[in-house]
Amino acid sequence: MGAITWVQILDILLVSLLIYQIYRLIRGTSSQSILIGIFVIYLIWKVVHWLNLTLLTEIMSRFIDIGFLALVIIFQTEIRRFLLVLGTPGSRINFRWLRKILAKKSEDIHEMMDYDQILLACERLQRQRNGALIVIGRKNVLSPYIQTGISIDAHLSALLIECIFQKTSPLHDGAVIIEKNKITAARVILPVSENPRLPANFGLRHRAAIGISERTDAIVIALSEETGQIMVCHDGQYRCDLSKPELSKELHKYFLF
Ligand SMILES: Nc1ncnc2c1ncn2[C@@H]1O[C@H](COP(=O)(O)OP(=O)(O)OP(=O)(O)O)[C@@H](O)[C@H]1O
Repeated sequence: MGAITWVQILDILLVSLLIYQIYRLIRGTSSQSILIGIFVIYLIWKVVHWLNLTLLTEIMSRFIDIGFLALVIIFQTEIRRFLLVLGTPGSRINFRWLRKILAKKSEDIHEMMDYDQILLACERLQRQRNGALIVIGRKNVLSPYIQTGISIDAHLSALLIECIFQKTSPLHDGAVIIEKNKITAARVILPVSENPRLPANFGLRHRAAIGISERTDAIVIALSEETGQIMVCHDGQYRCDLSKPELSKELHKYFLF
């Protein structure tokens, strides 16, 4: 056996990086369990092959042959997400060096976002015991989701968010999307998270908040009508029962590199 070359080391590093990024994309979703299941089938196939069980090897080989096509079908959402992430400048794929280069651009977005209006709206809605679902876009394109609701294009204001989420408002059902200091849509239907590990008491609002954060780099605020608690989601992760200072801190944390 020859010595390991630099090219082989580079190959191993690139494959490791790819596996890590795939893991980050599917972490906490039902796809994680599916991928583990596929890996187990692959291991069984290897063992069966090694034991020379001809018939079983033949049957399993048929499955493995169509495996790639099956993977594309099973993981079509994740593949779309991966391509979306890849095609978006400064996206959530964790190339920190690239993020540093793009940091200036991110700070521009940070400056443009008027957090106080969002914080104020949350505070008032919480006091009134109204629910809310607010998606704050970053770099990923949110237009496919905007299309499910009513397109707005209004300057970001606490009063407007408050009005939208009044129970009597025809726009209160669904989510509001905020992009670059503008409210771009209301009544938006979000994809619901399929993460089987979410607490059983999470209703659709909370699952939708986590769902959109799994698919995009948006920061999502869910205000519970039932408990008045504020939850913030990012990257499929969530923090519950935040106070106003904690919410403020979270927003600043995510919008700064
Ligand atoms: N997929 C979705 N996309 C956008 N908004 C949604 C979605 N599903 C539910 N909602 C919004 O969440 C509201 C409350 O839903 P639900 O009671 O199931 O959620 P919840 O998580 O229990 O929240 P709450 O604690 O406020 O009751 C709905 O009336 C609707 O406005």
